[in-house]
Amino acid sequence: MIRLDNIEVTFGDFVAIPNLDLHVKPGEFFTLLGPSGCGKTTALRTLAGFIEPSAGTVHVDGKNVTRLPSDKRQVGMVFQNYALFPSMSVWENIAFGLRVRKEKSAETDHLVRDIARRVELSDDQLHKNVAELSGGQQQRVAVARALVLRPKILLLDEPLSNLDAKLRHQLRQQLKDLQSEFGITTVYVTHDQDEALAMSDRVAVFNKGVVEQVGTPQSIYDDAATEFVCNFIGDSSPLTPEFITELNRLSGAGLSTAANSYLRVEKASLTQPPNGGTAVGLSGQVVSRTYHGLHSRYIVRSHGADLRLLVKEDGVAQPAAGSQTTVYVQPGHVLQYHPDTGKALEKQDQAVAAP
Ligand SMILES: Nc1ncnc2c1ncn2[C@@H]1O[C@H](COP(=O)(O)OP(=O)(O)OP(=O)(O)O)[C@@H](O)[C@H]1O
Repeated sequence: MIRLDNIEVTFGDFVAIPNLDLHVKPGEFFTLLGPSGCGKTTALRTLAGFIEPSAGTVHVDGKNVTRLPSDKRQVGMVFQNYALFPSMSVWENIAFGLRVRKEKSAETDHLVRDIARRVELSDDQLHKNVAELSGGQQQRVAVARALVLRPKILLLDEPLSNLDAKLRHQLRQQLKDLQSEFGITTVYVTHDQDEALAMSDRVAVFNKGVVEQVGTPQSIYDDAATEFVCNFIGDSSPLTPEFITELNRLSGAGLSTAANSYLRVEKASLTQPPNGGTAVGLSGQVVSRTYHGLHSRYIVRSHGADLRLLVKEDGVAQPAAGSQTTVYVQPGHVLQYHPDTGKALEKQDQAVAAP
């Protein structure tokens, strides 16, 4: 459906994107995720036709659109600041593109009302000035304005980032429902990993203009391909060579002691995990415990590593700060990366591929 091949984007001497390949499937909700300044918006704007790449091609539906202006690409775009016309009514904002297309006025009114209903804007709101609406309502207008033109592709650039956390969660689901209802291929930009994991079919993790990994939310979480992805997604603790040596000694595993190693917070526990056949217990001392209601966060020092743990509060007495404890870990949960390349060591190669 969408193919970016060998895309290079430069601003003067600065290379924002050195060489980007991205393939998005029809109907997919595809997210570009990464920290501020890593090139997500630049990639999206290149796809939309607002930026001309210095090299490479953009294909939509098999057609080369690299030199086609934005308005000929059949893409709808929603911006972070919504970019609505502040002096126009909601109806006029949504109808704008249809009027430019010289759609008949009865048809325009029908289409505007239909899309407004689907994004849950009331008839009353249609006649309000956009400036009178809340942030969440303005965001719905921006989405309606893009969808009313029935684009082939919907591009969303951090559309929820100006909203408060509760509304963001609510609109996240509504956007996702709308996307499946329309079956529209969607490319979404965010720096919020939670949003990316919750909404996407697949995610591309960006770092300095380069895609480090493309995969389903679960695959990038469980099998982060690079150290950057491991650190950017989820919450994990670095392990020390002493910790790995002890883990190998107790379990017979052959983990590399020279690799950079990490453990996700939820993969260590203070009780022997049920069915955790390969889990072994390492001695440690509780450095701190913070109570969060449903769970507590711990830091446990074990063999030179400060392990962060997320432990469910289930009414069983938990060890207090300063006490000795045992921390249970399965060697298979340890994520290992080459110290020079940052690439993941293959699990089966960990014993032999020790750098
Ligand atoms: N028009 C421009 N002129 C010069 N440099 C630019 C321009 N647009 C973007 N850049 C630079 O390109 C890099 C990528 O910017 P981009 O906006 O794509 O990042 P981003 O990942 O979307 O970040 P954010 O989440 O902060 O918007 C940044 O270093 C930015 O300063």
